[in-house]
Amino acid sequence: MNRSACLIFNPVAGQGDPEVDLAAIRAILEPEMALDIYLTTEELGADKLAQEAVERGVETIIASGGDGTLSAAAVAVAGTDIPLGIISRGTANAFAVALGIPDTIDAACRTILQGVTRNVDVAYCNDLPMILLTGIGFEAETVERADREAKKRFGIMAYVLAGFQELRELESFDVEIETEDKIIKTSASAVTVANAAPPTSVLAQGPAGIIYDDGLLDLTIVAPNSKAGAIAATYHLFQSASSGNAAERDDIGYLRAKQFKITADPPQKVVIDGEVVGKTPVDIKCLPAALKIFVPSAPEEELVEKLEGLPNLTIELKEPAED
Ligand SMILES: Nc1ncnc2c1ncn2[C@@H]1O[C@H](COP(=O)(O)OP(=O)(O)OP(=O)(O)O)[C@@H](O)[C@H]1O
Repeated sequence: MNRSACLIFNPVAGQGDPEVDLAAIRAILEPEMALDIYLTTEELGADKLAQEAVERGVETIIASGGDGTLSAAAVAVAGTDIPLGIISRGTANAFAVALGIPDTIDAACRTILQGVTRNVDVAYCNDLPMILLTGIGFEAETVERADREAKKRFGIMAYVLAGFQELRELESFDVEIETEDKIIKTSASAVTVANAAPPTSVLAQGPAGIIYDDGLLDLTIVAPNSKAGAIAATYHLFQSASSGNAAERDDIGYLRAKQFKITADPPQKVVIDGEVVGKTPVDIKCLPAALKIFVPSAPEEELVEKLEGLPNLTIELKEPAED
C-alpha cells in the first residue's frame, strides 16, 4: 500500500446509516490506501477539517457527505495541488452530478482508486468561493424554503415542492449585468451564474451543458411575464438540460463570460452553492483550474435498458438469429 488520504466524513448527511456507509467506504479503500478518518461535528465542519489537512500536507483529501460537506472541503482544497476525492451521501448530490462523479459509495470509491484527476474551475462570488452556482431571485428563495427537516422527509422532492410554492409569489426585479465587455440591463425573476451545475438546477440551464473547465461562467436570465409563463419557462429549461439544446424562448437569456457584476433593484437574496449568503450586488469571477478532482476515467455509460426490480422478472437470452 503506498497511497494515503485524509477522509472527512459527515455522520449526519443524507438518509443512509452512517456506520454502514463508513464501513463500506473503508472496505473498498483501505486495502489500497491508508485512511486517516475525521468525523465532522456541528462545531468542527468539513471546511476546518480540510484546512487542517491541507496544512498537514496530506497526499489526498476525500470528503464524504452532502453538498454542504463536499463544497466546504472543495473550497479549502482549491488553489492547492492536493487532489480531492468525493463520496456523495446527501439528498440532491448536485456536486457529484455536476462534475460527472458517480453518486453511489461503491462507484465513487472506485473512481478515487483509479486515480484519474481533472482540473475544475472555481469561482468567487463577493470573495466567497463557489464551486457550483450562485442564484439570485427565484432560486435563492427556493433553497431557503427547502429546509433541512423537509429535505430529510421528502428528499429531492423538497426542492421541487419549494419551487412550486415559489411560483405563486413570483416577482420580477430590474437587473444590471456587467461582464468584461458589456453591460446588460433587463427585468428578471431569476438570474443564475453557474460554474458547474447538475441538470436538476433547472434555472442554470439556459446554455444547456455547462462546462466546468473552460475558464468561463454561464449566466442564465429567466424573465417570465406571468405565472403560466414561469411554469412554461421552467419546463423549457428542464427540457434544455435533458436534450442538451440551448433554451430558445424570448423570456430566457444566457451568456458566457469570465466575470459578472450584478446589481438588482430592489436588492435580491443571493444563494451560493445552496447557502443563502446575503443580498445583491454581487461580483463573480472565475479562477480557472483551481481544483483537482478525482473523476471516472471514461464517461459513465448511458443505460439503454433497465429491467431490474420489475416483479416476477425473468430474462432469457436467445440464440442469435441466423440470416
Ligand atoms: N456530527 C454532526 N452533527 C450535527 N450536524 C453536523 C455534524 N456534522 C456536520 N453537521 C452539519 O451538517 C451540515 C452539512 O450537511 P451536508 O450538506 O453534508 O448533508 P445534508 O444536509 O444531508 O445534504 P444535502 O444538502 O444534500 O441535503 C452542516 O450544516 C454541518 O454543520
